[in-house]
Amino acid sequence: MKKNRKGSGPHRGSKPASSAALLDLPVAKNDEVVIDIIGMTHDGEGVGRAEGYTLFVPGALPGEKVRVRVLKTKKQYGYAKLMELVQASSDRMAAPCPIYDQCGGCQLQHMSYAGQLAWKRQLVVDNLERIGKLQVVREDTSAGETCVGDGQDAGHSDKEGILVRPTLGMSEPWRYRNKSQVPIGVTEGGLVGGFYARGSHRIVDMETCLIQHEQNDEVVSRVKAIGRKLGITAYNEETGQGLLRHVVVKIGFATKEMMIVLVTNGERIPRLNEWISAIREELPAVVSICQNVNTRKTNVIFGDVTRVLWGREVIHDYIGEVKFAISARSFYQVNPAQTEVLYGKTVEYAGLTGNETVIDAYCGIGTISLFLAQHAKKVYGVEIVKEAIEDARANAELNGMTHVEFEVGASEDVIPRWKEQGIEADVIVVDPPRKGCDPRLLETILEMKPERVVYVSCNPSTLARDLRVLEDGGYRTVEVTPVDMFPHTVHVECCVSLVRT
Ligand SMILES: C[S@@+](CC[C@H](N)C(=O)[O-])C[C@H]1O[C@@H](n2cnc3c(N)ncnc32)[C@H](O)[C@@H]1O
Repeated sequence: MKKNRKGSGPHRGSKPASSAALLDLPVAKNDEVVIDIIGMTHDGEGVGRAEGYTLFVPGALPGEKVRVRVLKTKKQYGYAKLMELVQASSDRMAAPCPIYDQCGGCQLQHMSYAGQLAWKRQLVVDNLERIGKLQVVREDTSAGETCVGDGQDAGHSDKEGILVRPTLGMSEPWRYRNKSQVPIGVTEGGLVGGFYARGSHRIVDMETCLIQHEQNDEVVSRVKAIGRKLGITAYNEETGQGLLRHVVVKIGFATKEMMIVLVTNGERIPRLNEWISAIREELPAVVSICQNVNTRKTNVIFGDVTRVLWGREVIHDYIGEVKFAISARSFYQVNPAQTEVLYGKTVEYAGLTGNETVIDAYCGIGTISLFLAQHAKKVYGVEIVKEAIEDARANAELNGMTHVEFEVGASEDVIPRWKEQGIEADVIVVDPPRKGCDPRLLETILEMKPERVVYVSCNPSTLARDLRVLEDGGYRTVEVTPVDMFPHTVHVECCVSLVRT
């Protein structure tokens, strides 16, 4: 390690000793050192060591040798800025997005896609081992089966332990999002809309986002232009004045139907008919124009009142064969292509033959429930948000599925009640929020003893914690498949198969 520290030892001249010196750390603020990057945090920051002292280095990749400047030191670790790539990783690439450094929406564009997929798999393995104290099958014992191009260990093994599959990625990992939510602001040039500059609430104008569907970009751009022409004011967070807060655009990938939601700080939209005529004339794919009123001083995008200004109340989309109605406020997965991959895995792990009763806990608008219902005798879904259950019921009807029942409530309250009513499940699927499953739900699963549990997770650390509980209660984690729902970001989704032992 090369250092160019000024001064040494805890006391430097007559100046008061720095906190680093007092703590006897090997580096101090503004020191420049050359370090090896040995890992990456779940936030995508490189991790290196200076004489055993951990430094987090945003932008640095595992395997790289970098010169960094120390920005901040704490007792156990510090933060440093990447100054120079002494030796770059073979996974390093130039981020394709011109605003990547300013935006913060993506964190991994400087890493090859194959590298991202391999890192996401390793992140899952690390969590299973460290937090879940679970044994992961390490070596490939099959006859040379590998996942072409991504360097991930893909093989089968007869050994005891969990098989963690290679991350299922996209063949074209760009332009995958079906929903764009753009904050609107104002500069000297007029109305702008794009993203909040990293670490601030300053809105920077943006013409294109490489992970958005191209038509979403075009619609946002035209709506901003129409707004400028009509003299629409932009909302100002500090003063609470101005009308337009956000433009939200949704597209059904399968149907190409589009919806625009204008989120406004007040009911009245001046020159409304001109707005609608201009949108209809310039953007024929738009079948629904809605207004959502949000007059609160908050970061939350939507307010309580939504109304249709023109056209339909919903757009439609398909995931596989299942049709969904999407309203201005309804939650819908943002990457429909990978959603189909994730749900396909869920159905595979559920091992359905058509005779099973399935419970789908944390069911949202019933997307997984309806997917499973194509292969099951009966599906029960439970979700805490009332509006989501209304959507779920409407979607079941839309698809003519009469063997699916939904209930509003907390999974940890409703499922024990179902158990007392005599409902038995062959398979229980859980897809909880980031904090994982409620302990009472895990307890109920252990009491209900379904043959199989499928755990869909957006957070590998709470997943590992919950798998430990299920393992201790008589289940065996057989296989984990990470699915890349959000390429170029640090998020990783997993589908996990468990069987009763
Ligand atoms: C990760 S989402 C899964 C949604 C759905 N399965 C899907 O694929 O679209 C988690 C869902 O759990 C719901 N939720 C949060 N806490 C809950 C609880 N205690 N009981 C039931 N649902 C809950 C949230 O409202 C959210 O819809």
